[in-house]
Amino acid sequence: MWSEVGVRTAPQREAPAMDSFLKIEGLAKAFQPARPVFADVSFALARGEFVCIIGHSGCGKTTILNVLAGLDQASAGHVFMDGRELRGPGLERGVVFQGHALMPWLTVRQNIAFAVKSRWPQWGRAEVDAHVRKFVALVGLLPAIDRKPSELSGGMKQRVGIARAFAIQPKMLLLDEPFGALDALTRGSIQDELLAIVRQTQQTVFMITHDVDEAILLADRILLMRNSADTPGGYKPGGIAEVVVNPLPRERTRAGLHHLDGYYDLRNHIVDFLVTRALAH
Ligand SMILES: Nc1ncnc2c1ncn2[C@@H]1O[C@H](COP(=O)(O)OP(=O)(O)OP(=O)(O)O)[C@@H](O)[C@H]1O
Repeated sequence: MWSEVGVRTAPQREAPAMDSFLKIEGLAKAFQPARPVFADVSFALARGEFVCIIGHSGCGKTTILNVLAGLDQASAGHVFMDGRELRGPGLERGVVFQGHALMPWLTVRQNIAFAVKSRWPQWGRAEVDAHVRKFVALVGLLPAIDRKPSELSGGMKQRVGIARAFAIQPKMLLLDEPFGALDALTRGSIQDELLAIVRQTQQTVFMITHDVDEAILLADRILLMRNSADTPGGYKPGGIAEVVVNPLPRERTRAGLHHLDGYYDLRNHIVDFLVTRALAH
């Protein structure tokens, strides 16, 4: 069923897209027996698709992303990429966390070069360095390329993490609130850069955000996730409540977003979910 803003309103098990590059089936995670944080989570990403997931704190977004990254194991369910079941981490998936995760004893250049050398062990030094510089330039950090993480601001460290993830040109980018620590100006310009690279490279992206406008700008589809809850009928695990298809033109820009037909309907729909439905069952 579709509403007037192009929103699929019934809770659903997503039918896999035509070209299901990433397929998640019946995922559940329980840290305590009989009280899974979420259960029966199924969705698929097409190749080149940008999907954001939005939900309140604690609903399990990071846990899902960690499972997709191969850094955590689900209690039930399966994840397939390119038709193969994922087990453990791999260089075909690039991850950017909230807390940047850089090696503190290495400079910006060395942190990124380390990842690039792991990805292309046959590359010579000059080739690695040229590649590293390209991605450091992309996030505007060339002047800081030989600094260590302790000499960078939080936002700068986050940009290094983003450059590192892009530099290995993964088949799939997994982003956990990658812009959360950035000031509004930097955030805006990196969102633009991300969008440009993703469009250019047909990159497939799964991203967690708390920012509704960010999701509307970047995502082709937005997964709305509800929290687990104790109800009069018993414990209910969290899960994907709804999959919202972004009806706005793909060439949208940050500056023009608010003027597009359908923007406010879409925004109100998502905010309404967060306010009235995400925590209720
Ligand atoms: N290692 C763990 N042991 C026990 N409980 C955990 C563990 N990791 C996460 N949890 C719990 O699982 C739930 C989901 O956590 P998760 O970090 O995935 O949520 P989230 O939706 O990403 O939240 P946020 O938006 O605050 O980052 C939370 O209630 C959290 O307390």
